Amino acid sequence: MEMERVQTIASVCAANGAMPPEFIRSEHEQPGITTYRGPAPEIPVIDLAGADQDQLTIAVAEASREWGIFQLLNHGIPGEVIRELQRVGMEFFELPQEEKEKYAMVPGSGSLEGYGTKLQKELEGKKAWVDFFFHYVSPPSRVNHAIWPKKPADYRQVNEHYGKHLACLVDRMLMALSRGLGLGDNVLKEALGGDGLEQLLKINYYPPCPRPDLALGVVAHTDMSAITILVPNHVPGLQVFRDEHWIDVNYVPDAVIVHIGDQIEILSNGIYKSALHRTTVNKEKVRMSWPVFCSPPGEMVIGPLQQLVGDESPPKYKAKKYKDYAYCKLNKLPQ
Ligand SMILES: O=C(O)CCC(=O)C(=O)O
Ligand SMILES: [Fe+2]
Repeated sequence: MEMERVQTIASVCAANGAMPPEFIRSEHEQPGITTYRGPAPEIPVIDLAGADQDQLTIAVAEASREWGIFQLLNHGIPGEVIRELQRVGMEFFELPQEEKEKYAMVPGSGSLEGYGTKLQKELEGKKAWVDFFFHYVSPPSRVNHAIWPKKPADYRQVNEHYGKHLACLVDRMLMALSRGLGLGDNVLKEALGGDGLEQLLKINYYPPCPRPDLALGVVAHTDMSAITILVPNHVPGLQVFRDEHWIDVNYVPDAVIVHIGDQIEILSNGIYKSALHRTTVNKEKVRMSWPVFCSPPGEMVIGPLQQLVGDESPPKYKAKKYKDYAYCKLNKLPQ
C-alpha cells in the first residue's frame, strides 16, 4: 500500500489552499484556540560557558525538577557540526519522493527505523502534520547503516560525527542529574545501562500547512526515553504544557533543547519531570527538528532508584523492563 506522505499532501495544499479535514483537530487540541497568549514564562536557558560542575548541577537539577525541559548554550557541540547535521537532513527530505520511499518503515516489522509518517494511533483518528526518519546512532551493535540515507553522500559521516559530540553532552547531563539527586556521578548512567545507552535519532519534517491554527505536528506526549537532546531549525513550533497552558518555546540561536524523558522521571522517583509537549506547524515555512532519544537497552529494568525510596518517599512507579514500558506506551496501555 502506498503511504501518503504529509510532504506530498502539503504540496497539493500549497497549490489549492485547501486544508484536508483529517488533519483538523477538535477544538480542545487546536493550537489557534489552546495556545497561551498572555505573557508566558520562558523555559530555562542554561549557559555552560564558564559554569563549573557545581553551578551546572544546580541549574540542570532545578530546571529538571521545575520544568523537565530547558535550552543549553555553549553545550560543546560545535556550531559547524550542528549546521552539517541540519544540512544533510534537509537534503534528504528534499530528494524526490521515490528516492525517500526506498527507506520506508515497514509497519508491523518490529523495526522502528526508516522513513515514516505515523507511529502512534491517535485519539479521534486525526492525522499529524509531520513526516520523519528514525535510525539508531549508538551503540555500534544497534546501528544498522543499511537503513541510513545514502544521499546525500556525506550523510553517514556527518551523523557519526554529531553522534560522538552528542555522547559527550549526554554524559555531562547525566552526571549533573545524578549529582543533583545527591548521588554519585555515575549512578544514573549505570542505571541506564552505562555505555549500552541507546541513541535513536529522529528527524521531524513539518511541511508548510495552510491552516496551522487547526493542525498539530506531533501531538501532546512525554518522551519515553531517559533524556532527549533536540536540535531545532529556526522555525519555532515546540510547545510545553505548563500551569494548565500550552506555551511556546522560543527559538534561541545555537541552543540545543534538553527534555527529561519518562525513564529519568521514574529513576528519580518523580523528582525530575518528564515534560508534556507538542508541536505546531507553520503556514509558509518548513519546520524541522532532530531529537535524539537516549534510552536504556530494552532488557534493562527501570524503577525508582533504591537510594531515593524509603518510608517517607515510597516508590511512585513500578519497576519494569524498558521494552515492556515502551510496548505499553506505544500501544496506549496502562503502565
Ligand atoms: O519537533 C520538536 O520540537 C519536538 C518533536 C518531538 O517532541 C518528538 O518527536 O518527540
Ligand atoms: Fe517529544
